[in-house]
Amino acid sequence: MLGWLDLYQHGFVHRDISIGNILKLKSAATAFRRDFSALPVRNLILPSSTKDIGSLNSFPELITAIENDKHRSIADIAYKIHKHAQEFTSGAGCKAIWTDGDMGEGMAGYFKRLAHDGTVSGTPQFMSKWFLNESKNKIQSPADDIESFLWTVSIVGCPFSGGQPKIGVDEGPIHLVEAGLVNQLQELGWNVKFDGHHQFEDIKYTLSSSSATASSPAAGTDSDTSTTSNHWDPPIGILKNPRLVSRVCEEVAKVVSGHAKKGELPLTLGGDHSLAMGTISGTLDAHPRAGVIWVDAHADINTAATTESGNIHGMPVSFLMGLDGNHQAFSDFNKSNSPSLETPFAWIKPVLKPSSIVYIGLRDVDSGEKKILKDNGIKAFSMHDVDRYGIGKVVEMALDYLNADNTNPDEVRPIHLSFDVDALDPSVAPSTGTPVRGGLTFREGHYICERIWETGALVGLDLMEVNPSLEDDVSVKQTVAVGCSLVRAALGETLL
Ligand SMILES: NC(=[NH2+])NCCC[C@H](N)C(=O)O
Repeated sequence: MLGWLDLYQHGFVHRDISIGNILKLKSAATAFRRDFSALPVRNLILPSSTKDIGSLNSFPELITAIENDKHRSIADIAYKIHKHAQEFTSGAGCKAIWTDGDMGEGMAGYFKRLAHDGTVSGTPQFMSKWFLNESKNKIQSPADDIESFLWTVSIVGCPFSGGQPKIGVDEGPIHLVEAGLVNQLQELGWNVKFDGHHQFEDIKYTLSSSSATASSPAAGTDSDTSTTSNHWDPPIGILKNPRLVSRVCEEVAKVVSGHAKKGELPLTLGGDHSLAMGTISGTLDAHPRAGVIWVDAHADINTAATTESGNIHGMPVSFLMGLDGNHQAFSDFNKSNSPSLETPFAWIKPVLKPSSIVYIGLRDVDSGEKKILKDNGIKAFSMHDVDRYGIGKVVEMALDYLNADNTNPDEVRPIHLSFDVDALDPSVAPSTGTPVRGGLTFREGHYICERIWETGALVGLDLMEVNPSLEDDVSVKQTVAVGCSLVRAALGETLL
């Protein structure tokens, strides 16, 4: 921020404040800091010659924008930064420098030019909310630079287990938060938004009341959706709880996209992995160019035609891709038997191209899924690849693959990371519904998260399938702790 302060005091906007543009110095260098003096904004931006002032004044809107409160408060903020810097860093020297000033502009010339072309610049994840939402004909100011320093993570707690039969996975997010995740992220410097876990009870209620006249008799109870089917949500083929899963994911999609569009980073805590239909739909709604890195023991790409279990947590990727096996099953579904029952998943758009996802950690892939992966040419690094190349090379290959498909080669492609805790070996994360031996070590799992954070391209994060009802207390504690530390690693915690 000191670097920013210097730029500002010299009358510059940086216009590309992001994590990748700070170079840390190996050892602190001696730096000379001038006394603080905030020039009135008008002086900063107005060129000295009266001729130029004349031309600038011919843009009355511009003048108003420059002189409004937002811009006056920049001087205040700058002064505060200066004060804090004096307290905390006096004698500490200069520890890092700003690079990539090629988007930077001296404010005078810049304001004049922008009045004509309305160009904005920056790295989307760090750009100000104001820009992301209305980038047309706006003037990028030092206030937008400052906002790039503030990172908000919005925790989307999803206590949901309807995509699989074991109770307890709905307790995952509660345990992760109780273990102190909010505090831990704040300590990493994040502004954390968390207004409690989402309640999906309303969805059950609407579904059950809207189907009150359904002809099939009650087969289960409303409170136990995970093991028995409800009269308001009978299976489609062998797919369990299809309407409930669909509605919950639809809501999650809206919430995730809402956060992402505000420039926040949505962190979804599951819950079972069917929720990724919601999280990835939400991310792609806000960042259509995003690619997905799916870390998991399973491919979760079964369709209604291939699933052997009928558990929808083994299927989310197929819905996101709009694979054929699902269309067939749903068109075969005869609504006329229960006219009051809705057809689920109609809201999901096939937003995920097969070339926009990479898997890491696979080792339990059903035969139907193997065929789907092959037929669609989907990139997957199994545990065999991790053994063969090492995790470092695998993650590089995964990132290169996604970036090769980048439609805008000038920008890093945004990344959504969907991490199923069962990607880790059961000795590392035992409390999960479908553990498979031979998984990622503690370090391999963390390395993936750390490396993705380093790219500066993370725009969405899921941590799924922590089930605190399975195994003994020690295993539960261990799994929850690993879940928290994976999230921290993905959000910037480093070993040194
Ligand atoms: N998210 C998970 N844990 N998925 C496990 C899926 C297991 C199996 N392939 C199935 O479709 O039932």
